[in-house]
Amino acid sequence: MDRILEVNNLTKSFNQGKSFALKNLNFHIDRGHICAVVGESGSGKTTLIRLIAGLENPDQGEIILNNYLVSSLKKVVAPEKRNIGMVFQEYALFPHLNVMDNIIYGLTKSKNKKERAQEVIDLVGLTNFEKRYPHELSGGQQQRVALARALAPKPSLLILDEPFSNLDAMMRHQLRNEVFNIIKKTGVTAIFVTHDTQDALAVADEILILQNGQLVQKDEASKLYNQPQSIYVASLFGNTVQLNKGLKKAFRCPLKEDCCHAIRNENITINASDCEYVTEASILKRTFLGTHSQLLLKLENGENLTVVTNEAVLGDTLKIGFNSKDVLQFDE
Ligand SMILES: Nc1ncnc2c1ncn2[C@@H]1O[C@H](COP(=O)(O)OP(=O)(O)OP(=O)(O)O)[C@@H](O)[C@H]1O
Repeated sequence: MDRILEVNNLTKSFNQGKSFALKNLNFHIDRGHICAVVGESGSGKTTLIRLIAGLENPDQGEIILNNYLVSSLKKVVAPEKRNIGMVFQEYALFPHLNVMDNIIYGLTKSKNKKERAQEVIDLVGLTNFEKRYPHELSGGQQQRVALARALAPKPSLLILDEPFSNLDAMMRHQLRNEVFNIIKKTGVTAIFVTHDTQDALAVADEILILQNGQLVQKDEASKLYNQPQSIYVASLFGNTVQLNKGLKKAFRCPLKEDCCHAIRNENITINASDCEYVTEASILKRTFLGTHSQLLLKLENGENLTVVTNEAVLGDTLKIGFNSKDVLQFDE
């Protein structure tokens, strides 16, 4: 498959090399793929996309876009010459231009600007909104204009930086699905930064995980979720309990001491009787969370454990357990 983006040995530091934002990154994205970039705050997500966009220059390494070297120590192609479309969290529309003119503005080279602008307006479902100004649109509609503007010049790569974080939960999921359906329809290759790992699991062909400026795993969503390579990766995708010595003892599970083991909260069964590993627990505290409750438990051997459950829990004691097939194992 042909590669749209190739990143080799990419390194970036700030403060005269004192703090590393990215260390020796290597990865590629195939044509037509959607890649999500996920990682805790400060892991280097923004720095990575700023380097790809050409808004920062690397200390080391190279970026190849559509088989063309755009960034290295010797060569730097200006951001506007990289043929990249950008969609930001805060839409970045011109307030004094209507929808049509906001989109035409980005079409510097095109001959049939109006026709192309109309094409992308129709594509994002904003037909008849051409004459509206940004302040006359909802947040979701503004984000669709931003997407249309980014797609209009037919970019080689689309970068989306936290595109839905300004929207409320209901709107987010609806717009997320709409936006990524449009992206898939156009076949454009996309890389997007998100804090919401559900977004990444739902729409990305592959997910790239950053930790302290290093790439720690890049895989398709289901592999990443089912076979995380570290507790850090597992924890990004949901509540995960590390099975320390005390917990292993409480559940009487014969897991090797020299490996790190963990269990996802959703694989811990409340009121368990037929699990392989079971222990009695008393409830120290219940916190009501709407659809779920959080329980702080004291296990038989005195260990504390916090679990989240949507099951009705009656009484002050219960049996909890899990099965060996659900245990995650890491070498760290
Ligand atoms: N211009 C800068 N000057 C100095 N340090 C910077 C600069 N930009 C980023 N950094 C540092 O580089 C590291 C990576 O930052 P970056 O913004 O890329 O992380 P991030 O994963 O996008 O974080 P967040 O999710 O909070 O936006 C951080 O330690 C940050 O403090």
